[in-house]
Amino acid sequence: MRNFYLLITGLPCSGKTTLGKRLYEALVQRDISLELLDGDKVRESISKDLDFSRPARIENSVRVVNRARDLMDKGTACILSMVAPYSEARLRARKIIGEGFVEIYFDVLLETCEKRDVKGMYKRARNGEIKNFTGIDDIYEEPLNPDIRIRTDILGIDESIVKIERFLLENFFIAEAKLKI
Ligand SMILES: Nc1ncnc2c1ncn2[C@@H]1O[C@H](COP(=O)(O)OS(=O)(=O)O)[C@@H](OP(=O)(O)O)[C@H]1O
Ligand SMILES: Nc1ncnc2c1ncn2[C@@H]1O[C@H](COP(=O)(O)OP(=O)(O)O)[C@@H](O)[C@H]1O
Repeated sequence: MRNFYLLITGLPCSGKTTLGKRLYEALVQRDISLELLDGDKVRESISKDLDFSRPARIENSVRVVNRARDLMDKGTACILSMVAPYSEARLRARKIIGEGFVEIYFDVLLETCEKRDVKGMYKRARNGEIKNFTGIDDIYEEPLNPDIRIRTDILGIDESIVKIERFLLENFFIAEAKLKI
């Protein structure tokens, strides 16, 4: 089996945290050594000092890649659920990680994400209380050629997990689950 770096990228409220957690739970069942690095958590730890300016988001991406690289060198696969809005930073991550980099784009309309507004941040961004908010006054550069594209407004959580697991199976990142006798 091959080690992997799954980057789940998409607008705020596209479902990254929810699906990242569920995917983690599904994959650890297969006895894979795995770490989940979620954007919100990363920003409370290794990226605590960074804001949401373009250079800071790029620096955030560099730190996450370095952390994941260290983990992967020790045989641990990684799921990264983060906005990762800039193609430049995603491309750099792909180059650094090389084989095993899988880009999963949560392709959801801004209107849908804004309606979900789990933490009320879109509302605050619309009111001008948060600056440089992705989708409102900061750009999200859509991945043009993601390895997996998921419309979380159409596909349910379980179906999305199946789609990702199928890709991982077909590309030899994971094996068929062992039958428990
Ligand atoms: N200005 C601005 N733009 C986007 N997001 C913001 C911003 N300020 C705070 N937040 C909250 O931080 C979460 C995104 O952090 P990330 O580290 O994933 O972003 S990035 O990849 O560095 O762009 C993101 O969490 P998710 O909703 O889980 O995506 C937001 O809750
Ligand atoms: N197919 C889906 N996958 C993930 N989340 C979904 C899906 N359908 C609806 N949702 C809902 O969308 C919201 C997404 O929030 P969250 O996971 O915090 O997104 P993000 O981490 O991208 O900001 C949650 O309330 C979740 O229940």
